[in-house]
Amino acid sequence: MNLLVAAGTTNPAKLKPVQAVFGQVFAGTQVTGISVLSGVREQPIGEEETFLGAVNRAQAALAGVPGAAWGVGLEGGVRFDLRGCWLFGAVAVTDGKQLEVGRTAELKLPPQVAARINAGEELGPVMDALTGEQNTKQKAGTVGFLTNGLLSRADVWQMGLTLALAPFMNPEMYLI
Ligand SMILES: O=P(O)(O)OP(=O)(O)OP(=O)(O)OC[C@H]1O[C@@H](n2cnc3c(O)ncnc32)[C@H](O)[C@@H]1O
Repeated sequence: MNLLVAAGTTNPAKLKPVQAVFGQVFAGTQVTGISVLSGVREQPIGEEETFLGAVNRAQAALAGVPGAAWGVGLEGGVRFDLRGCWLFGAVAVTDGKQLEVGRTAELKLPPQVAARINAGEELGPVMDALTGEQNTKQKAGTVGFLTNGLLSRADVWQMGLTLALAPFMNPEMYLI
């Protein structure tokens, strides 16, 4: 029987990396995307809120998909520091007994985008307006646009999710 992974999203830019990573770790993985409440704002700001969204999504996904062995939550967020405004993703993975988190690398957002987020706008629509494209968050994303296509949003999630899975792949190394 296939191993069922529940991902708390229906966004293809997130489902693709979940399938790619779990498919490599466990042969025969099947990923089901489910729309869940993140419990945080549409545009989370700061690490705390973004990680909370990822954890809520992972737990809600596992609970919401009958027969699922794993729940995965991916939450996009931004954070501000003295050097600028940064786009990153928080990752949470649970097997129902243990919950682990990880995060993606981050990308500096242009000052004009940062100012609009600071004023309360959501990154997705802001980037759509700037690029003249629709629904970029479900495609190559801000990452794809600002790296001239060298990296996509899915690529970045893939690495963050792989890192989050390390404690599950080598449990003996993480014994206290
Ligand atoms: O369908 P869900 O899973 O909610 O996916 P999402 O892309 O709408 O939601 P996220 O939680 O990942 O991201 C929060 C917001 O950040 C924005 N965002 C994050 N990464 C982005 C990207 O690469 N390109 C465009 N917008 C992005 C977007 O506006 C999201 O509503």
